[in-house]
Amino acid sequence: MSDSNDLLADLTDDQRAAVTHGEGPLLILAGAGSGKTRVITRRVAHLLRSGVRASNILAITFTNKAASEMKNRVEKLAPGNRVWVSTFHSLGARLLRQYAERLGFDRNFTIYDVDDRNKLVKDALEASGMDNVKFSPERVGGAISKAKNQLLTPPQYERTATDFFQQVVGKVYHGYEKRLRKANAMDFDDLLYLPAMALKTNEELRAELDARFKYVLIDEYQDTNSAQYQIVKQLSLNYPNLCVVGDPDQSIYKWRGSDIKIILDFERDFPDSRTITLAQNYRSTKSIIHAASVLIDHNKQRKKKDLVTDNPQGDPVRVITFDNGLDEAEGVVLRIKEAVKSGKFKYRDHAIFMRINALTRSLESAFVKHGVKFQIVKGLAFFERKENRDVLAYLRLLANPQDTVSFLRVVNEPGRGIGKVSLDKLQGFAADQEIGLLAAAGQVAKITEIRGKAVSGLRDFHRMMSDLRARLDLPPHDLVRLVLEKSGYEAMLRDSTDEDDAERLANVGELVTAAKQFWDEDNTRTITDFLEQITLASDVDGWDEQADHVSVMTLHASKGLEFPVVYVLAVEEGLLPHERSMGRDDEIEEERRLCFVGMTRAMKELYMCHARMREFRGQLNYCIPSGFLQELPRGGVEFIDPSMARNAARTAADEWRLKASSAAKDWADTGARPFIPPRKPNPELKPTIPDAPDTGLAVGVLVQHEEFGLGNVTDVSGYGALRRVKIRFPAHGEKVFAGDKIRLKVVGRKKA
Ligand SMILES: Nc1ncnc2c1ncn2[C@@H]1O[C@H](COP(=O)(O)OP(=O)(O)OP(=O)(O)O)[C@@H](O)[C@H]1O
Ligand SMILES: [Mg+2]
Repeated sequence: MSDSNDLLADLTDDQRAAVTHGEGPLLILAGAGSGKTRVITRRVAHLLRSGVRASNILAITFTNKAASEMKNRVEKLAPGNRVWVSTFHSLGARLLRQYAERLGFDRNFTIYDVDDRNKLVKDALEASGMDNVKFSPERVGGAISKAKNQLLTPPQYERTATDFFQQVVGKVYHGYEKRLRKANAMDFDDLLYLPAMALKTNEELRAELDARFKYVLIDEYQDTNSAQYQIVKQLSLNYPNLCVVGDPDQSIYKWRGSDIKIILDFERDFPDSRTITLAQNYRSTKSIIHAASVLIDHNKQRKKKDLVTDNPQGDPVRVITFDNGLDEAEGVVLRIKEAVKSGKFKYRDHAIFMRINALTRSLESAFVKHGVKFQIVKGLAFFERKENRDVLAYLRLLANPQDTVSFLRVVNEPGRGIGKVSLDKLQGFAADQEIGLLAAAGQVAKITEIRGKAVSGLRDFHRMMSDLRARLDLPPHDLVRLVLEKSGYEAMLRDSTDEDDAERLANVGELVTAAKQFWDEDNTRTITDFLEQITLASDVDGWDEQADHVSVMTLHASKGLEFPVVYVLAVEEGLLPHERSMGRDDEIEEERRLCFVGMTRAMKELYMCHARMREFRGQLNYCIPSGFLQELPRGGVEFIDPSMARNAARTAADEWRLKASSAAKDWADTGARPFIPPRKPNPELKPTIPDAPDTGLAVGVLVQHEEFGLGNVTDVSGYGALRRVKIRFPAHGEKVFAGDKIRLKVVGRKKA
């Protein structure tokens, strides 16, 4: 291949400057679709072609899927090089295994997911005598996770604890860590926390890894958390050839500890750094870029940055109003079907995004009804099924006999006559002897308090696991098959008369297939690799973009992707922005960024949908269009209301619209800018509807409160002075009112 022409020819000057930048820190601060990911990929290839050894390069992406894509691209541009491309978590796991001995860990550690974590936290909570009803394991586990992300050790955390909850967390954190280490397990946060700590305290290792990874490149840097930042920093002291790319407007993972300040402080952190900005968007039409730019400009805590494109103007962005959630699902699916029928697009050109996964149900029915192929991109639900988790627990226990959580999960599954009392005794014995539960099972004869069937049960379980452990070097799928057979799990399902068990049997069979595929891709990989891939998979990793399906995913999962046609559903107050963010400016700004991320995925057509009513959590509620819709520019955005066009008989929603219309000017009727209730109550916009008689308040009724604005009645109970009315306000959450004192106006009612 001559020169670097194929690498650089189709880049802009700025992109080329970034790709060919020599040594020293480089920050690429650029808007959506401006070629950031492309630049990182090309830069890796360029480094390789300039003679940098593959082993000296480390590239970090946000998902495993993005990592494997980048690997493939690099392989095409600079064949024969095995560059480390991975997520931060996979990097952490790999480092911990590779340097396990030096760090004092056993390399066969199990990675615990949030479920496993909560089990151990619960155990630690109970052992510390803390009330585990008041402080749920989830909440305490979440606090521990946050502490680890901030690199706080248990003693440090305890020292800084200011309230009772934090004091409890501090105590439990100690016990939890002890249990984790005893089980030879790492939780997700450990995969960042432990390498970050090791790099901070072990200078020899730090210098070695710094020299090993002379060039570090990071995509989506705006969503880095402090533990990740520490890792990056420590790897870039002697060889500060660090290249990070990101867009502060796309920082959407604050809830997982990401800190937007890290990218904003880059220039201060690395004083000799060079900054390159890319302003040209190559992905979307002018209409889409304009709409998204105007929206994000409403964020106050933001460095202003312009995004331009030479792409055509394109269709206007369309805001579609549906009567209810079912209409929305139906309407979107039919539009997609039509677009495919007309030959304009393929199914796979379409993506549907939503704020939360729970909204996919009505879509699924619409897809099935109209025979449209679709793919819901969400966690690897398959591996979450009980039967698969059971089989995986056997495998985890085989790979790591110390694994307490897995032992307890499978020791009596299928039943081996081992009850809770026997297990308590076993745990006591294991603690006294300072050995793992599986090892303790092997010495059951010594535990005199365990009697009867449990003795042989534990002994046989231990023997079976020992036999299986001798076969650990089998290819993963053969091992899964053997586990199914020897454990009796397969026989249990096969012999069952329960119809569900037939499906479970098929599922564990699929697990064998999954392991086989995994091994076929790369036959040097072991069962530990297989387990790790499953545990570290993110939503989008299971997504098959080759298939001709409509892709359905959350806005969070859509990050970094692009599609010719994008539908964003349920752009409504309470959903986008999400109700949890209401009333807090920085949270609303994060929701706006999330909306911005969704919009900027679209290449040619963008539809923002909302419904007047939506069934959610089993209740039909009136929905308020998102304030974000109001923030879209007037020009280049088209408002569509199919039900108006149909001029159908008045539905309950129309009735509501009419009633509220003196204040809420109907947008479709007047063709004017839509009325969207302001987030802060505006006295001028109060509906002029007579005071509601007490009896008017029923579940589902839409009301206007003087202070809290529009809300839905969610519960009514009692009479007279005892009357209580519960109302959910998008901006203020759920509130309870004493019946005779409510200053409310009924503005709409659910159809009887
Ligand atoms: N110089 C260029 N000429 C033509 N197409 C380009 C150029 N640079 C990038 N593209 C294309 O523009 C699209 C967006 O690029 P890319 O995904 O790298 O952007 P990004 O900045 O990483 O976006 P995001 O912020 O969404 O992550 C891709 O389809 C890419 O192939
Ligand atoms: Mg990108």
